Amino acid sequence: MFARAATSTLRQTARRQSTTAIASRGISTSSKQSARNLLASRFVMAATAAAAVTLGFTMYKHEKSPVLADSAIPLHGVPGTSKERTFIAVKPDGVQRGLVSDIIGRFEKRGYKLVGLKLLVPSKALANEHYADLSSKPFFKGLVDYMTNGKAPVVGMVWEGPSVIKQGRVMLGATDPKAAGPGTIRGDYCLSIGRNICHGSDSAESAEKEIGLWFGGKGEVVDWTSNNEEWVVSDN
Ligand SMILES: Nc1ncnc2c1ncn2[C@@H]1O[C@H](COP(=O)(O)OP(=O)(O)OP(=O)(O)O)[C@@H](O)[C@H]1O
Repeated sequence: MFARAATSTLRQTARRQSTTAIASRGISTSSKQSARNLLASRFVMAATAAAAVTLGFTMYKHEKSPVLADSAIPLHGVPGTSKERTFIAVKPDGVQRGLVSDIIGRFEKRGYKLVGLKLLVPSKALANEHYADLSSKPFFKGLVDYMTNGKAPVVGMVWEGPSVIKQGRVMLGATDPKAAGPGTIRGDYCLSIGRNICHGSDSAESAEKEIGLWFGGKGEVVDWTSNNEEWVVSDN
């Protein structure tokens, strides 16, 4: 709109100037021709100015845009590269026990990049789909109830970095906390398999499915550049 207004103003000025030129020189054929030439050259100048204004305005808008979301890479990242992504969740027991910041802090301190974060009480449909492969297990109903009953929400996250799917699982520790080593999240904070406070995708296929399930609205996963990247990810 801004560019269109600028073009129109410049065009009107060019027309006014050429009209003045015609009037002052008398209306002969040659002066009509030169007026036409003048008009054409002014029009080219106006068009160039309008294009420059449009480009400048577009660059300004881009510079001010706060979110660069998923433009270049898929939502679920690129497995096997530094753009690999995984879905990590703090389950209701982890939220209730105030362990969200510790879990986020471990991934941040390791050097992984947070590219998606949300707090929600998942619907039954979402929890059923998330745990679809366990639907025949005797604990399935209790698991879905505990995830969805709203006594505490779930924190869903997408983390990005080299080998983040495998290393995310290592950082979480064994599913059954009784088998989880010290230094892992479950080994440090949990005692029981039904209250193991966190979830992490177990493969690239699961990460793709889960990120798509929990995230996916426009701009919910943000592709951003960390200033630390060269200090964290390099083979020199
Ligand atoms: N025997 C069990 N009794 C009760 N709950 C269980 C049992 N086995 C698994 N669960 C619950 O189901 C979740 C999913 O189990 P799964 O076998 O997929 O392990 P996981 O992939 O390590 O866990 P998660 O998917 O939560 O990361 C477990 O995290 C746990 O909360």
